[in-house]
Amino acid sequence: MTSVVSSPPRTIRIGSRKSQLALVQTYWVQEQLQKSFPDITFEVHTMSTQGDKILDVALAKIGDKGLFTKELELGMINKEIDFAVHSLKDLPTRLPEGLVLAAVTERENPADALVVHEKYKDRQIDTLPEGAVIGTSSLRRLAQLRHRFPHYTFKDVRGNLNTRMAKLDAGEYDALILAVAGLERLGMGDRVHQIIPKEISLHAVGQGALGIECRAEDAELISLLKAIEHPETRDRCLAERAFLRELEGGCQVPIGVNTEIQGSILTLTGIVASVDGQKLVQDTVSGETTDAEKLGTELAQCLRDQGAQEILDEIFAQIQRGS
Ligand SMILES: NCc1[nH]cc(CCC(=O)O)c1CC(=O)O
Repeated sequence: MTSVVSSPPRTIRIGSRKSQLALVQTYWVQEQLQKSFPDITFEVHTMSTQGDKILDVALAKIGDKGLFTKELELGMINKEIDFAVHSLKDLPTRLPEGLVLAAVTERENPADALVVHEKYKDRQIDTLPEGAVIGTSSLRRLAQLRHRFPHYTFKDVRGNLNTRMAKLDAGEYDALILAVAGLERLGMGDRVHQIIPKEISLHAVGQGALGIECRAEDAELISLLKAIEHPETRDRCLAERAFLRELEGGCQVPIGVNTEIQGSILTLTGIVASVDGQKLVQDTVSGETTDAEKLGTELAQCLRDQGAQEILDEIFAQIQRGS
């Protein structure tokens, strides 16, 4: 007698940081997967990461590579969780052995937003008063904005979105630069005062998209995750990540990007800037979306030829000196 025994439906454990933004993103992924696969159970497991614990040190000083992802990655390697949901921009471009970027979901607006104190509600990024105090914790935003607006004062800002908003509203800052996507996802879209145009500042690699990381050997899960992948976002982000991977040397660097897809053609623009905003190199490449990663590498090489390496070497040297 033959009996057909199907294996019991699997329970899949999703790892997430505990921050409000991370949870909103993770529950969204859980819901999408649950809709596509009603017979599978998807459970959320939260973990604190190093980045959630060190809230008082400037991120630019400690370098933020892997700060928000390491504990989740260990969880996957130890099989405590099956996959992790990340803001793709926080996921290092090189993953630990045995883990892969299995899917990239549809991107929100990847741009940065200007958020202002009440008293500047009639101003824009280019019309704030001389000396206006602008809060940002990213070298990329700092370098590009300093280049354009050397007459503003830039000040580091840390903490979660609510903390940062409270500091702004209390008058500690005149304006903040934050990702549009994070504000939207946390229901604070009404605080987006101006979307920073790409002519003023390019966004971070992977900004606005979610990246799902899992064990490379888990073919069954990887095929499920394809259900929530957004191919256009994936191609754009693969090009952006290849560009960054080719240029970075182990720490947070002022690198910005912009990508567009028209038909089968992907256009990638990248910028490398010095922290003081004095030196800037920018260029654009285009090609087939199927060559996304090749385009990223090619653009990195182009910018190197135009002096990007010297800019980056100077930043690495400064970090080594601890300044
Ligand atoms: N580094 C922190 C971080 N990681 C992801 C987002 C926002 C959402 C996103 O960019 O996908 C933010 C906040 C910000 O940069 O304002």
